[in-house]
Amino acid sequence: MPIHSSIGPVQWRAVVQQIAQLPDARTRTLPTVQAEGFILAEPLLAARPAPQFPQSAMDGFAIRSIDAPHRTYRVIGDIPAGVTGGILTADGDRLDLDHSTLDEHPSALRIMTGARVPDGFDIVVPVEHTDAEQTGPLPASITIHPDAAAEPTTFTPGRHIRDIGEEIPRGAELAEAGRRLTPTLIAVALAAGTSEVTVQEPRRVAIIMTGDELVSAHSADAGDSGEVLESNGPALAASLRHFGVRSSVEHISDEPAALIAAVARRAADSDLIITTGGVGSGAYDVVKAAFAAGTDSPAAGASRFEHLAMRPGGPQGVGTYSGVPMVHLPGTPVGAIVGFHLFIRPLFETVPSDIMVPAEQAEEANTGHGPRTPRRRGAEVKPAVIEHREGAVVVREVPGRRLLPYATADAMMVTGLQGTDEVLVIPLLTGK
Ligand SMILES: Nc1nc2c(c(=O)[nH]1)N[C@H]1C(S)=C(S)[C@@H](COP(=O)(O)OP(=O)(O)OC[C@H]3O[C@@H](n4cnc5c(N)ncnc54)[C@H](O)[C@@H]3O)O[C@H]1N2
Ligand code: MOO
Repeated sequence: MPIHSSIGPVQWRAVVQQIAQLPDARTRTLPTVQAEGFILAEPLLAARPAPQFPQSAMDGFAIRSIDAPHRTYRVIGDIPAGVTGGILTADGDRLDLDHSTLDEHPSALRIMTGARVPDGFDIVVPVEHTDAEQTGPLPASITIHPDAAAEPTTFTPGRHIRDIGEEIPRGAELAEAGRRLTPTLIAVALAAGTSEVTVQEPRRVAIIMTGDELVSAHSADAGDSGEVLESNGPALAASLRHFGVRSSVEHISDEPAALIAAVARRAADSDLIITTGGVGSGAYDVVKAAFAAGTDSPAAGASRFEHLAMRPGGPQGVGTYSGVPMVHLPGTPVGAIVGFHLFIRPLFETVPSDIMVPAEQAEEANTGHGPRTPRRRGAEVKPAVIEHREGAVVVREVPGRRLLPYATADAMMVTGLQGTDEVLVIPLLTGK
């Protein structure tokens, strides 16, 4: 009986997406400062423009372009950043600008980076382009250095002034719905006055690991008489966190009845159930025994299983239990991680990340040459980073890395993936 099907990862992804449909995420509104890691349910918009007022981009002196190209200005006041409406005299008193007297002499105001540029003033000359000291009392006058004055841009209206909304226009879309709120995005939102965000309620995923041989690295039982140190559950939970998902991890014994009981319990409050292990070709493959068609299990036929034309991550399954989708990943840690990226991750991505790249594109991007002949039938999977640069997808293979299992006979550790992180993506180097 042929064990390996000819179905490839691209087709399998379509099968998984069709069977494992997640319910629409509920939404809630949160203060922006508490929203790190949540997924935007609506586009993130700028509540205010940034800057909110014409703002000096330099420490220096504000002048009026109608006085230019004078080189010498009397200094009539001081504007420290953050003093509301504040122009101060040399004595520290409040100064009301009288625009009629301004016309009598070319006048300048000392101004700090970030301060509001008063009406009528439209150029800032950096302090180092003048004869003024950088610190100390307000000078009575300043003279612009000849070489700076000879530079035409020095006197261009708007020079060294950030206009209202120049960095972020009011109402600008800062991020589209589906993006994860990163620390940077939180900073941008707050800078644009957006103090609340509408996010998805985190999806809940139950991860169920099978394998009687598994023991935790913390366990005193971690010996050499057949115990295997388990790593899939925490790795999958951590991967899911990057998609705003909350997950539980549980390890059950290799009894179909125990597995079905665990799935039934978790189905009550989960949007998706992931199992690992027990999908191979062996005599004790518990996930298949519980859910494959043609057995006498009470849940027989709940899931479909295939051994994909792909390595690693060949054996895969998908189904539903009580209407809750289940994805069955292989037990080998590298197969589980590859299966996660190719088949589970797209279920949570409202903004697709093109993790499958046509062979030609991936090869060309990696080497500058056309595709090479695949060494083996079916798809081969390699770790890589995908970047989007100026509209083009750039694939960069993680240098010197292979997924080790198939570099060395039948090892199966995830060594070779360390050093990559959640940007790890897996292009398919052959087009199946
Ligand atoms: N006769 C054949 N045997 C196998 C085939 C095949 O085509 N014919 N395929 C191989 C491939 S490829 C894979 S992948 C595995 C899939 O097996 P299972 O999904 O049933 O995985 P298990 O047997 O449960 O475990 C495999 C291996 O991984 C270890 N493991 C399992 N869970 C964890 C965990 N949570 N953390 C760390 N390590 C884990 C487990 O102890 C086993 O050593 O089948 C091949 N066999
Ligand atoms: O498909 Mo398995 O994950 O290659 O070892």
